[in-house]
Amino acid sequence: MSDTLTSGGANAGAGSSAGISPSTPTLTAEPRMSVRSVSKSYTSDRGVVKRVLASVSFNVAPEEFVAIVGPSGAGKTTLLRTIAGLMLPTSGEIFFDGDEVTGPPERLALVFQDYSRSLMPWMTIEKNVTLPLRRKKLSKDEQKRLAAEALSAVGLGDIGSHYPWQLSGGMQQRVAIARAIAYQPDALLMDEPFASVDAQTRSDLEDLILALKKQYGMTIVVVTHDIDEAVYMSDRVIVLSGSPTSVRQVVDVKLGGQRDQLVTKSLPEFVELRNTVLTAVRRPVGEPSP
Ligand SMILES: Nc1ncnc2c1ncn2[C@@H]1O[C@H](COP(=O)(O)OP(=O)(O)OP(=O)(O)O)[C@@H](O)[C@H]1O
Repeated sequence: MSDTLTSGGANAGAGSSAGISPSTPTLTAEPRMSVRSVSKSYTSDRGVVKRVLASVSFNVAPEEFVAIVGPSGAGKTTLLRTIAGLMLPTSGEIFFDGDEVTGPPERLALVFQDYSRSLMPWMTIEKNVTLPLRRKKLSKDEQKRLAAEALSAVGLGDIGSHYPWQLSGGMQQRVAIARAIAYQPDALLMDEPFASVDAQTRSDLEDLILALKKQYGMTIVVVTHDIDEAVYMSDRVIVLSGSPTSVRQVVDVKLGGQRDQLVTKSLPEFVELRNTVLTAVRRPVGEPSP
C-alpha cells in the first residue's frame, strides 16, 4: 500500500493545502486522461467569483479504475463535468488520449446519480439505450444489436419494450449503465452512480461495473462519497481537499484484480486502506499528510 503520490502520475495541485509534494509520473503508456493544473471558478449573476477547483492535476492510465473522494461540496462533480468536457476549465488543460478536451469526447460515456432524470420516461428501454448511438450514425439493426447486447450484459435482456417507470430504481440504473456500455466507450465517468439505490443493489451494481470493466476493457473514473466503495472498486483513490479543491492525497489500492464483497472487505489490507482514505478525507486543512 502506498499513500504517496507516485502511482499513475497523479500529483497534488501546486499549493495543495495538505502540503504534499508533487510526484514523479510513473506511467509508461500515454495516459487515457490527463488533468493538468485545472482550476475552475463560477461567477454569480452579481459578479461574485467562487473558486472551486484550484490547480488539480492527475493522470488516469488506460483501463485504470480511479475513484475520486472528498468532502461534501469540494467540487467533485465540477471536476467530473470538466473532465467530461461539459464545461471548460477557467485555467489548465484536460487531455483525452492526447487530444485537448474542448467538448465531450466521442469515446467517453457518462453515468449520473439521478437515473430518473437521465432516462426519457416516454421512450422504451431499447430507445433509451440506443439514443446516444445516433451520434455514431450506425444502422438501425446495429443499434438494436448493441442495445440488446448491453441490456443482456447488465442482466436485463428481456425488457427492451418496457418503459423506465415500469422498472425499479436499481433496474433503471442498470439501464443507464447499459446505455453507456452500448456506446462502447473507451472511458466511463460516473458521478455517484449508486447513491440512489438500496445497499444490496449497490453492491450488485459495484460488482456489475467491475465485471463490465473487465469485459470491455474500459477506463473508469467514479466520484463517490462511499469510502468502502472507492477502495473496493478502484486501483487508486484520489482524495480531494475541501473547496477550493486540489489533490490532497493519492492512495494506491493494491488488492489485486479479483474483488469479492465479503472476502475483499474482510482483508486487513482493505481495512487499512479504508482508514488511510478516511483519515485523508477528514484531515483538517493545512495539516500535512503522514
Ligand atoms: N453551476 C454552478 N454555478 C455556481 N456554483 C456552482 C455551480 N455548480 C456547483 N457550484 C458550487 O461549487 C461548489 C462545488 O460543487 P460540486 O457540486 O462540484 O461539489 P461536490 O463535491 O460534487 O458536492 P457534493 O459532495 O455535495 O456532491 C459548491 O459550492 C456549489 O454550490
